[in-house]
Amino acid sequence: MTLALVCTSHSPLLEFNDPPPEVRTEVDRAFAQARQFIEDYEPDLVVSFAPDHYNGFFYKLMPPFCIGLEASGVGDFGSSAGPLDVPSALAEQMAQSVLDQGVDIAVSLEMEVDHGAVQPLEILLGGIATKPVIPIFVNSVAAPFAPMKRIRLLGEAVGTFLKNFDGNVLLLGSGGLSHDPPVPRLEAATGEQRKMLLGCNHPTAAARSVRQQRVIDTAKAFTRGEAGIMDLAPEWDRQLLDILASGELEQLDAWTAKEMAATAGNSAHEVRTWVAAHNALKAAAGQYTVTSEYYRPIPEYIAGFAVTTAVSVPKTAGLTETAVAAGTVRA
Ligand SMILES: O=C(O)/C=C/c1cccc(O)c1O
Ligand SMILES: [Fe+2]
Repeated sequence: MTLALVCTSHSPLLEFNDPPPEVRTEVDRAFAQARQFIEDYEPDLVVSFAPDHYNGFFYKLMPPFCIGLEASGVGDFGSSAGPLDVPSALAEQMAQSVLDQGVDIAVSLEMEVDHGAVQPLEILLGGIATKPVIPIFVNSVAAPFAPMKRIRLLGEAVGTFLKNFDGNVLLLGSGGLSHDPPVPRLEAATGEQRKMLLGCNHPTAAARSVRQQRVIDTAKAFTRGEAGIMDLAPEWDRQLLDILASGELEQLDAWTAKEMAATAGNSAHEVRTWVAAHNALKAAAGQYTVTSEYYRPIPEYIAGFAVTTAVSVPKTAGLTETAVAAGTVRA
């Protein structure tokens, strides 16, 4: 067993709202670098920690975590629809192991995943069914939220299970960093939105299209400095990336959901997927080294946008790859 990790922000706006060309080039280069990292690593199994945005998980029954024993993409924002290649028996063993280790987790035989899980698979692996994938949903938009310590322990339990896997495992974390896109929230929901959040009716194509346009319009206004959403928080993002790179993930146990949202936006909770993925790597391997990092706050994507790679090897060297010009490079 060896492990490698790629964590990446996602944004449905990647396909709908371009930043200046030099920024798009940076992002494309960061993705290309991560793709090459994965190609060189040749994973036998992908374990994906990802959020959902009320496309597969709803308040009718909202678990903090869920492992998909079978899963399919819903196709929101033009992302791929259809089945993922989930190794069901292995996913069930993982769920049992995580439960045995004291972390309560749900399972789904019909998990639906949206752009949060699908976009990294498309961009980094060329599609949703090119590799066996175990999808792990981490609730990151629907309050109340699990404490950060539980997120760390979820990652630890998954990593401990993976120690016995015979093959190369790629851990993916998807989302964040700081951002506050207009995802409806229960506390401010209209009657119709409340029904949507509850999952009373699965979103129709028309409803998806209205929601999509709202996000695009908000991103354009945000770029002009006119949207009523929270600013990106590069200092918070920097602090998080530094803690993740240090491996001292216990530091994050003290972060509260309230403070995270107040400082970095309501969808900053998506960084929970990064924390779980990093701690899975740490639990399975003992220690890890971050091998590349790209970061830039990109208003056009409504995201403090980051892409990092890490490997489970002794800390003998610093970065092996150069991050993208004008993005932050860890020395
Ligand atoms: O699903 C939505 O309505 C919004 C999605 C979104 C927008 C910007 C950044 C993200 O991480 C998102 O998930
Ligand atoms: Fe998201």
